[in-house]
Amino acid sequence: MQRLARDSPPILEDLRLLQPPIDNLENHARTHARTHIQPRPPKMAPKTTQLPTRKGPISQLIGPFLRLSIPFLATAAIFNCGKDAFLKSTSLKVIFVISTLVTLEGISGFQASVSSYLSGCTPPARYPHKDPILGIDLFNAALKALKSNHLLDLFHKQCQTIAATFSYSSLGTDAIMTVEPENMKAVLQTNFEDWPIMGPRKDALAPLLGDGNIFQSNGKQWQHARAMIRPSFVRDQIADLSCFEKHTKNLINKINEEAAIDQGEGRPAGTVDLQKLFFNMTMDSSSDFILGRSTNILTTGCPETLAFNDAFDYALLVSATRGRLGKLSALIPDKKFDSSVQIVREFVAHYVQEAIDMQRSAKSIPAERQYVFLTELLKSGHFEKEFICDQVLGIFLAGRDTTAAVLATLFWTLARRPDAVERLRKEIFEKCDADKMPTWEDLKNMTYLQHCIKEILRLYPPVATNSRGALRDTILPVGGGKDGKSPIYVRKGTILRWTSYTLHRNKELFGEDAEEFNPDRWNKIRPTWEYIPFNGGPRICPGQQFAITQVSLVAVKLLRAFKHIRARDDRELLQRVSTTISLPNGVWVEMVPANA
Ligand code: HEM
Repeated sequence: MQRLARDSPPILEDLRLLQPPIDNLENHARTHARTHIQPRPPKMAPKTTQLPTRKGPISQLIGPFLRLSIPFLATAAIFNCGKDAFLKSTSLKVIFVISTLVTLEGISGFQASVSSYLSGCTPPARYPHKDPILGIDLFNAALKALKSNHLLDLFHKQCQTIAATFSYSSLGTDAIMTVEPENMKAVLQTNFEDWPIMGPRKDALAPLLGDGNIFQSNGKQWQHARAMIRPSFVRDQIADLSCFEKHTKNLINKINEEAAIDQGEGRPAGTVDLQKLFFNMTMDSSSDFILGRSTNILTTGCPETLAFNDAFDYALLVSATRGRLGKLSALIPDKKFDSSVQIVREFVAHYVQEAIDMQRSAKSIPAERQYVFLTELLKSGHFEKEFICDQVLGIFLAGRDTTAAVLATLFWTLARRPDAVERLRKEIFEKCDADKMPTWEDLKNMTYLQHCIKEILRLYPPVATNSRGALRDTILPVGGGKDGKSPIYVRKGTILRWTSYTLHRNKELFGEDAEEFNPDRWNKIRPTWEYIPFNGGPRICPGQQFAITQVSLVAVKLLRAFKHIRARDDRELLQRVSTTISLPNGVWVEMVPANA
């Protein structure tokens, strides 16, 4: 039997991250915060270096034993037919091969059940498949929901009607869905090393982001990428808001410009789609921050940068779809995808080469600002061009769409909550001079604003669903048995999926109004693994402070410049799930200037 899960040694550089994934913006408020999240009975992940001594229910052996015995009997029956009959009959040969394969799988399943029994584990609830082997029924249902932008609702419903943890077949691969905080802690922190990035996501993003990318890699390769990237997120850079300020000004100008033009698509006059502008703005600010030169899509964007933007969007969309459909989808030729990947990688490679040359000749990149992420990366002394390109593209992926998604959902919500807009404007005018650019401290001290952002990250986490794979046989602390409280034995190769969208809406944890936007709940609650918009453990998002600062600054500037934000449609908020979420209906609003 494979070694069971064990306590993962922390990666030294990330020791301080091995706490629950809280953000630091309001630590001072936290010290006296009271939680109304009812702590569950303190059931910790089993100490995985030592097996639990108690045994699990013996009934779990019956099913696997029957599944093993049927093909075994079929194989034995074929043997009994005699050598001549076997050699003559093609169908007997086919049945023999199939039954042997099923028997081998049955042996492995039975072995796992014995290990589960001996380690005191109980299997979780099972998805009621019509096709229990490949799980095509569930695959089709997920595909349909993905197309109609209801995938998160589907996962939510499944977790509510089946169980908070259930097993299923993902096109023939064993898979588990869980929304249990204790399991999240085990996967992302306690047993981190048992749960690397695995499965379709890894393969699907490789052509665009490269193999050495931080999002794709595991083990030493990931540690290397992480060690290189982490020092670049220094406090000085987070506090240097001038880069975002410029792009936020461009955004405000663009909003006024677009409001004056008829946008078509049946939009009432004066309507602006904020989502589209947020995505353009975060591309401008990301390129500025990462490469030292902005794509300036909101202002003067040239054909080359516009082509990069479009190619990046397309390549990402296809990668995300391939990640969901599995390996086979990558075999379907898509010339537009190939050329998009080429455009994106060549664009970035140009700037990386330039930066390497500059660094070698001890010159600095001709940037508009002093802090450039690429320069900081090269300070690690690592000049391997492809590897640097991989990391740069990873930061584009991480930084652009996530921040734009938070802004889109925040402003979609504010457009329907004039009370929140009023409170936010009051706080902003109280805490920061109108003619002064807010500092990092000013933003941090705007408690209501920070609570609104936390609430949006709770209701609409940009990385709404995620996965890992079991590197070896291991144990999840909860989810087994009828009450879902027993540990679960997980076989090597099993894919584990979770959805923060559902995790964050648990009424037991967040109260009866869990589905509602209520920023004031953050005065009282102090969740840990129940709230993981940035994940947790050694792979926690290194850009979280950076992202929150950027979102805060954009919100402050917009709420100063516009006194009312009015919704211009009454369509429901749908979420398109790609690598991050976006709103297929956009954010149609009327922005009323403060001086109007
Ligand atoms: C609100 C905005 C953001 C959210 C919600 C967010 C969320 C996340 C999540 C959930 C992960 C974990 C992914 C996984 O392990 O599967 C992650 C990883 C990461 N994020 Fe963010 N992120 C945000 C913004 C940013 C920004 C602005 C940057 C950089 C500019 C960034 C850089 C990264 C990097 C480099 C990783 C990979 C970490 C690793 O694997 O070690 N993120 N982010």
